[in-house]
Amino acid sequence: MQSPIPVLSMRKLYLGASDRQQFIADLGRAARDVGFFYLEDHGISLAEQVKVLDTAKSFFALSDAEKKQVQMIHSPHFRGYSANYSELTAGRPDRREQFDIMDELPALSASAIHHEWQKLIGPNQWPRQLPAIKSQLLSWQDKLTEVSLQLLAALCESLEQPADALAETISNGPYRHTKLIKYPGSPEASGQGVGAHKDPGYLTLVLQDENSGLEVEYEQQWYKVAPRPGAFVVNIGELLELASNGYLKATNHRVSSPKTGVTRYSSAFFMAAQLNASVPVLKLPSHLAKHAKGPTSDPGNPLLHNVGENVMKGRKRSHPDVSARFYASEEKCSSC
Ligand SMILES: O=C(O)CCC(=O)C(=O)O
Ligand SMILES: [Fe+2]
Repeated sequence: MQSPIPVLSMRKLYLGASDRQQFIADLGRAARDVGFFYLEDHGISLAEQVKVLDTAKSFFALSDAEKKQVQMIHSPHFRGYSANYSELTAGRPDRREQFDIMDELPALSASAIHHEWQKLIGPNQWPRQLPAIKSQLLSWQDKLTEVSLQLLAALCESLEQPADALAETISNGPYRHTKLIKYPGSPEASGQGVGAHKDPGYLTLVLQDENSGLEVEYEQQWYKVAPRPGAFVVNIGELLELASNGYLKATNHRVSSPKTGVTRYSSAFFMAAQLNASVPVLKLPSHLAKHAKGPTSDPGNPLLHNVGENVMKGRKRSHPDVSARFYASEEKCSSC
C-alpha cells in the first residue's frame, strides 16, 4: 500500500517567493488531506536528533527505583515518569514508558488558582542521575517551538489568513509539552503501544528511531508512518481543527508495539496555544469555507475552544491515577 504521507522540505519557506508559495500550498494540502506529513530541512541536525533519542535510552535504562523517584504520580502538573500500562488511551492501557516535561515554571499558589487547568503550570521533575537532561530537553523544546511557530504561521497563510492570525492565542507563549517514549517489544501482534487518538494542541512534531510502529488513519484505513531519518513527522492537532472550523482535520493515529526483541524509542513535541486562550474560528474565504463542515462531533471526545480545558481533558483521560490524586475534588465540584 502506497504511503499517503507527503514529504515537505521546509527550506522552500526561505527561498524565493515562488518556492515559499509552493511550500505553503503543499503544506495546506497535506494538512487538509492527511493531517500528517514528514518535515525535512527544518534546521535541526541529525546529530541533535540522535542525542535526544540517546537521552531517552539513558533515561529508560535507569533502575525502576530511580525512575520512580520522578514518577508522574508525585506531580499535580502531569510531569515525570509513567511506567508501562499506567497511561490509558481509548480506555485501554498503553504498553509504553514515558518521561514528560513542559515549561519549567513555579506552581501557582492556591489562592491564585481559579481554574483547574492552572494546576498544569509548575516545575518538571528531573532525574538527578542525568544532570545534563534538563538543559538538553529545555533547549530542544525551544528549538521545536521555533519550527512549530513557523509552521503555524505558514498554515494560517495556507488558509488565506494573515500569518499572525492566531498570534493572540500564543502572545504569552504557547503551551509546550515534550515526551521521551520507549515502546518495548510485545509477543502480541499489533499490541497497543498507544491507542488511537488525536493530539489536543495545534501541532505535534514526532521524532522516530529506525523502528516503525506509528500508524495514521486515512480514508478508513491504517497506514504505517515509516521511519525517515532526519525528518520529523508532523500532525495537526484538535485546536487547528477548531480554528479552521473542521477544514483541517486532527487525524487519528496510534502506535503498535514492536515485536519481541525490538524496542522503539521516540520523542513527541506538542504545541498548543497558551492555556488561558480561547481559540477563535477563523473566517475562511468562501471557496475554503464551503469545505469546512465544522469540527468533528464525538461525544466521547468533545473538542473544546478553551485551551486549558482541552489540554486538561487529554491529561486526565491519559493519567487517571494522577487525576484521582490531585483533581478528585474538582471533578466532584464540576458535577455538583
Ligand atoms: O511515539 C510516536 O511515534 C507517537 C506518539 C504519539 O502519538 C503521542 O504520544 O501522542
Ligand atoms: Fe499522538
